[in-house]
Amino acid sequence: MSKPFVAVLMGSDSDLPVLQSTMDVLKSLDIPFEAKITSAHRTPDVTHSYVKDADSRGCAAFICAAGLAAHLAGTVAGLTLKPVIGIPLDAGPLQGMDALLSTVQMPGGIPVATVAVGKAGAKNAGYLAAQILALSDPELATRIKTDREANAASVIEKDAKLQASL
Ligand SMILES: Nc1c(C(=O)O)ncn1[C@@H]1O[C@H](COP(=O)(O)O)[C@@H](O)[C@H]1O
Repeated sequence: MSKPFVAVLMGSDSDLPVLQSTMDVLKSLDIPFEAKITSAHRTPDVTHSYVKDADSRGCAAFICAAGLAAHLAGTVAGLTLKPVIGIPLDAGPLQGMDALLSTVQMPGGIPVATVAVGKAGAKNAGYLAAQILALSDPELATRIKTDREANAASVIEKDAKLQASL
């Protein structure tokens, strides 16, 4: 059986710079992933067939990012039983509030695990997908633990510098 992978979907190429944070996390934890530009609004048939196909090929979790009327994550969630993580993006005058509400306010029975708006959310989407995969991959769980320890060490080091400068 092929290794489970994460599918990273975005509504437009204009979302790509923010999604780089998601892909950086997945790469750093050595998680196989695919990335695709597809829109529930503009390319509904492509979105539908990609999700069905990825699902059948071993996709373990979908990450969906979109701005404005962000229906991509909800649409994907309706097409698969795999966990769907939604990243609302700031792509217009409402600064992501539109995307946040349209991603998070899913009707009962079709959940989208919604992370924060923008870059921090994009980063956490990668970590959340990693933690989902780590449920059945102890080596990945160890890599996540090491990453957290490095994160903590960096905060402690910054504090030590602050204390030394006072
Ligand atoms: N919200 C959606 C969907 C969707 O939900 O299917 N498809 C594209 N978009 C979003 O429209 C914004 C502007 O897109 P353009 O920059 O291409 O005009 C992007 O943030 C995209 O995610």
